[in-house]
Amino acid sequence: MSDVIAQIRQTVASLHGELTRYGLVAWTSGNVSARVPGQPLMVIKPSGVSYDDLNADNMIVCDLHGIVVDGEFSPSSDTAAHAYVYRAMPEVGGVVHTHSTYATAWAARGEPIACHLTAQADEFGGEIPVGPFALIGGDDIGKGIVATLSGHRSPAVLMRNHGVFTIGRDARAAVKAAVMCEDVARTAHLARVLGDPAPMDQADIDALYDRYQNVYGQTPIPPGGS
Ligand SMILES: O=C(CO)[C@@H](O)[C@H](O)COP(=O)(O)O
Repeated sequence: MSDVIAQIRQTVASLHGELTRYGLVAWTSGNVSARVPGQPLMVIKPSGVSYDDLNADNMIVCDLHGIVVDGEFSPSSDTAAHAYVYRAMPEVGGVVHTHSTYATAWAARGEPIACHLTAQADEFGGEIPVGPFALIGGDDIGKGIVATLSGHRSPAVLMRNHGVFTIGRDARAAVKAAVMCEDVARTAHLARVLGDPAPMDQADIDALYDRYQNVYGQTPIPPGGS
């Protein structure tokens, strides 16, 4: 088990580099976590530590109530939110939080991002919803994420007056959703500035979502076959 946790520590630390690479965070305000498969544990970054200084050794292992079980630093301020999601949504293996600029502007307005783009249909299967305002630190953010995303296609929620939380089958998928959420939010904003975005048929959104989720990309070729 210690080898598994060591690998997850490395993965979570390095995925924070994607948040900076895609310009989704300012200073230290965003975090990535991953569930430890088969264990009531998660790995998350320490609070308020520069992204440049994050590494496998300073990641924090917590239980699914946010209690530190291994680590020398205080865990992220959003640990309770991540832990609540893992407790409530067993299919989720990764959680990400950012204040990425365009998506957070929609969160500040409390306006869901309606689906007017193929890229949004692909990743989100429709609108990106808004969740309730909640103070940082307790279970309320987690409750809002779970209430909004349960039964919803979108892996991203715009938490009102706060920012973006994304979920995924693993931490990399949650990071990808955060990248795509900001890309869609930026284009949706520009479209709104230019005029009224053109509507899309729900059947087209459904077809795009199905193709991207089930067909897009590479299918492993079985050994000896094509
Ligand atoms: O949204 C906020 C503050 O507004 C928090 O998400 C913090 O920005 C997270 O920072 P860490 O505690 O993870 O460093």
